[in-house]
Amino acid sequence: MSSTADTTPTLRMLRAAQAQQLDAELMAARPGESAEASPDHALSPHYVLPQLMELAGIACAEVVGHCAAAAVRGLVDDPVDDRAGPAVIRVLVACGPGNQGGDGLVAARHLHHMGFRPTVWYPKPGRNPYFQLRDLEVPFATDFASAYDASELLLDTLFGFSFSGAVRAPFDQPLALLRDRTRAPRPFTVSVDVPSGWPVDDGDVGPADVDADDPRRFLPDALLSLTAPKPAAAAFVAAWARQRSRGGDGASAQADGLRGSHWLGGRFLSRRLARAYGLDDAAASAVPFAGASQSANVTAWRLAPALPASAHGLAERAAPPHAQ
Ligand SMILES: NC(=O)C1=CN([C@@H]2O[C@H](COP(=O)(O)OP(=O)(O)OC[C@H]3O[C@@H](n4cnc5c(N)ncnc54)[C@H](OP(=O)(O)O)[C@@H]3O)[C@@H](O)[C@H]2O)[C@@H](O)CC1
Repeated sequence: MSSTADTTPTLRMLRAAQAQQLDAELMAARPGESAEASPDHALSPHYVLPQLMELAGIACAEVVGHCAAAAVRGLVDDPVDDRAGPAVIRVLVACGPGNQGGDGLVAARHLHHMGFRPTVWYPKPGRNPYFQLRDLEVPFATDFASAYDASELLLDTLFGFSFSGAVRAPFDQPLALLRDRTRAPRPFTVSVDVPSGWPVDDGDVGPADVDADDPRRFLPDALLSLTAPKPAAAAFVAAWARQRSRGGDGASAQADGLRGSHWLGGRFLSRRLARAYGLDDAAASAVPFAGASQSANVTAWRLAPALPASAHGLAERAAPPHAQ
């Protein structure tokens, strides 16, 4: 919470278990419970997953739109003709096997309608937006590396707040490539919730020279947090602060304006739910979203640590006895 001397607005973070619990409460069920069995059933806003995914996906597309001009300027030597519009921008949308991958599919649909040229890498197809993309004739790539090299921008929707452990195939190869491509020129990269492969609950930026296998070698250019930042967002912010103090990576000044930018999306929360998760200190005093916008640039916002699990009864809420 801001002190009287310091008016920097603050966003409270959520750890992975809290984010999963909140996700379930939005949809009227606790992890491992049917909706009807949940004591929160009566109070729940009863969202259904496709609604939340639609809001998350349009926020992803909006942030890509904000970053796109900077992405192109950062990759070419000559000034880009702004009149060319989004049709010149090829966006690779990398979709993982979980709900975050679904956000990516929705984003790809919006990007198509916004006039961009999305290509989707989705090695484990299964969710409905996949068929919508097929209907729109959005191309699907089978080889991640060549699609990456052919793109101006990457939307990383591989893994979100439920990622854990060492990455498994077939996602190990793209993450290895992202770790290897640490410098421009490379596609301007927007990650969602967590830079894919990073530990979700670790806010530590790591050593100054992370070794070749450390997932934190992959440093996206922008991060979009959904609902609330996770501790990995604090590591992302700190990694960019360190990058800037080293003097950047030689990319153009225009692109640098959005490199290291942090965004918030996911306009789902009521005051009641925000309060239950300790998010109301920021939400009550300064809502970052403007008008109809589904995303907000929160780069200048301070990130406050997540509440301890014992606060607001979250320990019991996050782990009902039968779900151990
Ligand atoms: N309220 C909100 O904020 C909303 C958030 N939303 C979005 O949902 C995201 C969270 O979605 P999520 O819970 O489905 O998890 P996510 O991170 O996409 O991946 C899980 C998948 O990854 C797999 N997997 C895990 N570890 C792995 C490994 N090491 N190597 C390989 N695979 C691994 C795992 O496989 P499993 O372990 O189950 O076999 C499972 O298939 C969240 O970040 C946000 O983007 C919106 O859609 C809705 C509203």
